[in-house]
Amino acid sequence: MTRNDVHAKLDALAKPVGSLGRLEALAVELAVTGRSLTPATRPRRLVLFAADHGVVAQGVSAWPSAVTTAMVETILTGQATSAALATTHGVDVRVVDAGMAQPPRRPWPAHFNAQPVAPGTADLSVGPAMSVDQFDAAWALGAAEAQAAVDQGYRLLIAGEMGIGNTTSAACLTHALVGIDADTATGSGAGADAAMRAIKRDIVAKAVARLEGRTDKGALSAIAGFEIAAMAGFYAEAAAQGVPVLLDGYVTTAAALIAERLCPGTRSVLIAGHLSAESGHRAALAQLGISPVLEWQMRLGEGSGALVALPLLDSAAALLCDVARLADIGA
Ligand SMILES: Cc1cc2ncn([C@H]3O[C@H](COP(=O)(O)O)[C@@H](O)[C@H]3O)c2cc1C
Ligand SMILES: O=C(O)c1cccnc1
Repeated sequence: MTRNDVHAKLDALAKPVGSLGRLEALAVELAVTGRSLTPATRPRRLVLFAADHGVVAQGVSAWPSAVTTAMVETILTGQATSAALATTHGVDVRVVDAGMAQPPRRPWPAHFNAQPVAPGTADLSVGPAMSVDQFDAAWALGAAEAQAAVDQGYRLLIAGEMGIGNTTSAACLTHALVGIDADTATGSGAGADAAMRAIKRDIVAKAVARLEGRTDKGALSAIAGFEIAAMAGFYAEAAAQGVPVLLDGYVTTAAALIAERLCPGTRSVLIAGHLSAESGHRAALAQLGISPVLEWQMRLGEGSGALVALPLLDSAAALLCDVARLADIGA
């Protein structure tokens, strides 16, 4: 099934040709990524991957690592932004501890999967964030989540993340894999001020310089996070299964860049939910060859941008699945 097939179907519907503007372009994306002229967006699942980052010790985030655990507890009780949006849009949620410094308080609900690779990464500013074995373990965790979701019949997948300090890792990965300069790759994350952002930029520049241009798995392990490696495995497995994935912001896109680097073709199932306010996101999406549905200056993470874009995907699916053909209405 080609893009032309989808355009032909859209042009034959009971409406003037092109009258649904960008919704038609989105319908094409959805049909192509889902490899169907009647794509489904239900049932859908958000898997939130959480982990901590040793580099937080360098003062790269406005928040302490304890906030990762506090937010995971809030997600688990359904009161975080991601959880509220998921509920209102009929999205099933799972939360995965890929390597938090502190586990959430018990009791743990059934939708929480605790398989921490380690209690946070090592500080990427002084050495590798993780070993290749740890990268593989995190990747496998994410891949297993995608496989389980597909086995349970989910037709659209979203990965979200929670991890104080993870925009530093995302900036390193984008600097290394897209080639944009360290300054553009480095954003304010969850509210870093100018002085903090300058520290962060210098750490990003030095960590990537140490790789000497390498972007193999060992090099990427040195600058990744456990939740990011897990999301990379999640995306690669979703691609292997041919299930569409709605990307969130800068951090999830960094994971998609890893997946595309290590499993070329992963991008064929990716749809970009939104353009993050993080300055490197535009170039990262361009490298993957995808354009965002929304440009709303969001910069939260947790899958929030994907969840806000999701109703537009539902609209695109309804168009392809439920609208009559002009030839059939006697017009
Ligand atoms: C209360 C709160 C809720 C969040 N939800 C997502 N993030 C987002 O911010 C973090 C990354 O930003 P940085 O690299 O600057 O630490 C990640 O946890 C990301 O998911 C949050 C951050 C905070 C503070
Ligand atoms: O775009 C993102 O993914 C993002 C931005 C700021 C903080 N956390 C995530």
